[in-house]
Amino acid sequence: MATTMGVTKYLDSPADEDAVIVQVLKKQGAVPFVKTNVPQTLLSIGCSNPVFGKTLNPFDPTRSPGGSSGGEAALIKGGGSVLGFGSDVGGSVRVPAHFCGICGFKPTGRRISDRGLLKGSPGMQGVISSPGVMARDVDSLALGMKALLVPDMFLLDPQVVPIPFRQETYEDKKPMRIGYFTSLRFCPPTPSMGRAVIMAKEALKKAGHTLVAFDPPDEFRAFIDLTSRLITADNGRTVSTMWLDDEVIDEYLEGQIRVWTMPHYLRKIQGFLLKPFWPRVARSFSHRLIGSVYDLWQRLAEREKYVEQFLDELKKKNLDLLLCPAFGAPACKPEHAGKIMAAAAYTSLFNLLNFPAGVVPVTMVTEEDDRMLDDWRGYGNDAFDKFIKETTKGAVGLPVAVQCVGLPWQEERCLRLMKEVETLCSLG
Ligand SMILES: CCCCCC/C=C\CCCCCCCC(=O)NCCO
Repeated sequence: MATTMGVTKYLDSPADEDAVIVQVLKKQGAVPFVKTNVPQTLLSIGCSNPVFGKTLNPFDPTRSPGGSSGGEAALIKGGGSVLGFGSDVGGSVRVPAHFCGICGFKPTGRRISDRGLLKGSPGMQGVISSPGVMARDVDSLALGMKALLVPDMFLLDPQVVPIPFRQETYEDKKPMRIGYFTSLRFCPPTPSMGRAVIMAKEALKKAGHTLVAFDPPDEFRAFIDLTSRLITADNGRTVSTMWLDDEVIDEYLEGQIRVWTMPHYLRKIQGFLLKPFWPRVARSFSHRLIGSVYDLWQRLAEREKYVEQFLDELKKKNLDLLLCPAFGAPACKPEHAGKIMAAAAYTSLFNLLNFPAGVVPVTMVTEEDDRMLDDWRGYGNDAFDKFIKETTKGAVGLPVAVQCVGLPWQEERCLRLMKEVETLCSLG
């Protein structure tokens, strides 16, 4: 069956052979039986395209299942599949898992093979994509990882780091030292999202773990100067030529593509006009585009420094695990997916850093969360905040996850924290 990414030009071109992860799983008896829906190009947190249409959230059909792997998350939540796979370069496994109330995990890039998988932005540097796993519980995620981390995969794709699954680390019972934050200044989360972290933090503390407040360094540098610039370094040319050339663009993707492909001078004008009223939005739009190879190398070098700075901050506090919000809000309406991208700062941060990260559902949006939203101003009640507020109003009953994060190559330790959170706070 062809992988289309929701564009017609790939409808009749199935791959000649299975991707490495599919080959490895089939050899162990797995039966891949369905491909699920994604947004056109994959570079979205929504899930609709003009070929297969729009996937709906299993909790509320007026809302999105998230994206890009939204079809998979909705299917798993509905009991239609036990294990699913997606790729994640900004949250595509974790965001839909959070929106649909299941578990999702993105390993360090190159722990799992991506050979044979189609990528939304092939060649993109600095914000690291990785295939990830989705399931209804953490043990199933661990089982999926264990099934992949075998000699077969290391042989089929010698580019992955050949570390088998370390079961003893996953099952370790020693108390953990865990850093936590409830909010990013760049995009403060809606009330339920911060409350979920406090809930998980208190439960972990009660269970004997040590919780330490942690402040991610230099957020604006991470999200605007690095993530945003690196993701749009080609000024949207890959998506517009490789995917959207001669295609009907999905109605929910149009606005996002317009911003990604906007010429630099228009961005500057927009930024100048918006600055007095909405400085964050202005800065997000008007950042300088990457204009040369020299410029790209400078940004990549700056990213390396940022990773080192982040690691140093963790080291100062003797931390190798983090607990934080899964996203800036619960499941959004499909029409808001391209407008609340700032809320993906919580997930994209760990693609920039290339740390393993996963989400676990711990609570649901309450009437009280919904009332508190009335006074919520986010960063400063700017356009991003208004869309987040509008889309979150009335979200009572929707699932809310927290995110657990580990150091590079420490997938098993990260999964262990996820398992502990699931055991202590599970929604059942
Ligand atoms: C508006 C400024 C926001 C800056 C902060 C967040 C920056 C970028 C987030 C980008 C998220 C893009 C969606 C990626 C979805 C994904 O992971 N796709 C997988 C492709 O393989």
